[in-house]
Amino acid sequence: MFKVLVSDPISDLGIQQLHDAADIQVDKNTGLSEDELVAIIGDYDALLVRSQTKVTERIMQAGTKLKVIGRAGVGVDNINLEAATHRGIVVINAPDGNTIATCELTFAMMMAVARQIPQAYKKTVSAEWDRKSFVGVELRNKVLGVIGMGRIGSEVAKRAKVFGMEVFGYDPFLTEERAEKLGVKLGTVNEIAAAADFITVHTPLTNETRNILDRPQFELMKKGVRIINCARGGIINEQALVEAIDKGIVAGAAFDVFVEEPPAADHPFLNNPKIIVTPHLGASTVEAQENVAIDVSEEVLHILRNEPFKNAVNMPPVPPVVLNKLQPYFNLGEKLGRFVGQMADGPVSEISINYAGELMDVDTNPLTRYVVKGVLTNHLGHEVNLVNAMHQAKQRDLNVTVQKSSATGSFTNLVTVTLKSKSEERTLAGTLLAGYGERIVRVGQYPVDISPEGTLLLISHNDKPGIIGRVGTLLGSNDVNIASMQVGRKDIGGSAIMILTIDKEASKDVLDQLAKLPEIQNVRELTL
Ligand SMILES: NC(=O)C1=CN([C@@H]2O[C@H](COP(=O)(O)OP(=O)(O)OC[C@H]3O[C@@H](n4cnc5c(N)ncnc54)[C@H](O)[C@@H]3O)[C@@H](O)[C@H]2O)C=CC1
Ligand SMILES: O=C(O)C(=O)COP(=O)(O)O
Repeated sequence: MFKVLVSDPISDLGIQQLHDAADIQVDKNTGLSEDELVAIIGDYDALLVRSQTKVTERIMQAGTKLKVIGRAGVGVDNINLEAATHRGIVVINAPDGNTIATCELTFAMMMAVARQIPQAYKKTVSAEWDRKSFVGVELRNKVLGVIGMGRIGSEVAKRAKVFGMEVFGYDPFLTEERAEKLGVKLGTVNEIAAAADFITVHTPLTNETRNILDRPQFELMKKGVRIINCARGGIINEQALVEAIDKGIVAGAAFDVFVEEPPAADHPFLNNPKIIVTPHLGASTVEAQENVAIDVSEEVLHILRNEPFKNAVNMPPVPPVVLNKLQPYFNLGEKLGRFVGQMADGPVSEISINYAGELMDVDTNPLTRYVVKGVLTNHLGHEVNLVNAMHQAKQRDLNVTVQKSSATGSFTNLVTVTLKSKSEERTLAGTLLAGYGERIVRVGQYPVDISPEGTLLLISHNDKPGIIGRVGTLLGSNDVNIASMQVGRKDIGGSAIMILTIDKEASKDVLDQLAKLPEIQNVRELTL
């Protein structure tokens, strides 16, 4: 039974599939402090949040069973991603479900600021009939600057076109073709600042976007410009905005988000008649909340049940075409890593991987994660997973290098993994054989043909008559059954290896007895 903690108000209808799942127990406990969360999180396999819960390193440290943190929404700035990656906790979000809700709020804010609806409402309900103070501006024929042309920014741009606005967009990933398709002119932040009558931001908050609109940009702006932020507090410098209003540059602003949420009672936005504010309502529609909760619940179920999931925030996405080509190799990659990892004696400084044949022209990065995970599993057990494998390698100064080549011998594909340490190199090669699945085809310098399954004995010996019989007799007399056996040698009478698949693990005592047999150099038991 997996336990899921929902620590922010998330749509019950959206998480119904979690309630319905026989292997899931859902507890809803919202509004908890960090200390309160730390006290209970140790019981849970998954944590579901929106933007209120700050998922700190302390919480993750206490969440020893945590496998996944699900964010029912887009922004994950309330989750310490580095700490999650370090601990191998998958962080997923639900990026698509609230796009329209936030886009529509942005539009509502733009119109509200153009016509001063909240200010007019306030006077009217206090029985003041003031028509003079609220002469607004139209959107038609105005220039809208959109900084951040992702999901929400693009939807805002589309709607602005219908309102007869001219749209300038800035986004490092906005291509000319896409801009043209959307009817958007490309511009830099400063060009947008100088040209726009309305500016709206739709980026995440990053080191680059923090204060992307600051004093120098406000100085460039046309008098009467209106500013909207329904993305993240801090993208626009709050103090600089207030100054620009005081200077008569900015005619009005609409903010749904703040550097600190909720803003302090003396926050300069709260009593400024030119600034309208809402309490982070972008995603707060019935539809969006259901959508994001459904999306995040599905993914959480997949992750808990060890099923393939789409994209994690702390793992690079794998495009479907790449996934289709690579998926059959994942098991081989991990098994090769586990096998070669158990062959190494000293501390390893490099994992060198060569992908050959069919794998030459594929983005093999996702497969590399499996290999590295396999190598590290021997030492780190469940602490390593696909999320943190590369991170764990880096932390241990373990260099991962990848080469591609066309040389596969007689195979159509070949994955060769070499572990290098100061004193030795261990190499293993495997292939995916049509109709036979994964095979290990080379151990060190010896050609072999082994299915990478179960428990194996890897025995280095001198190629002398009678040695195989002695090994068989010793194992048999200790009740260890041999399921299959392979011998690899380069030259008759030279050094050789024997690889046995055994039905149960051999005891330390049996391994010691094997090592003492004449002509045997080394005995290793491997578990795959
Ligand atoms: N107010 C609210 O309740 C909500 C706020 N949001 C916030 O809205 C923002 C946008 O969300 P989406 O459109 O779904 O995200 P998205 O990821 O689809 O779009 C963000 C865009 O920003 C661009 N970007 C990144 N750095 C940039 C830079 N330095 N300059 C210009 N563009 C840059 C990216 O290339 C991307 O295209 C996020 O911060 C999200 O957290 C989202 C939903 C609800
Ligand atoms: O999805 C986002 O990025 C949001 O900002 C929405 O936040 P919320 O889920 O409403 O707390």
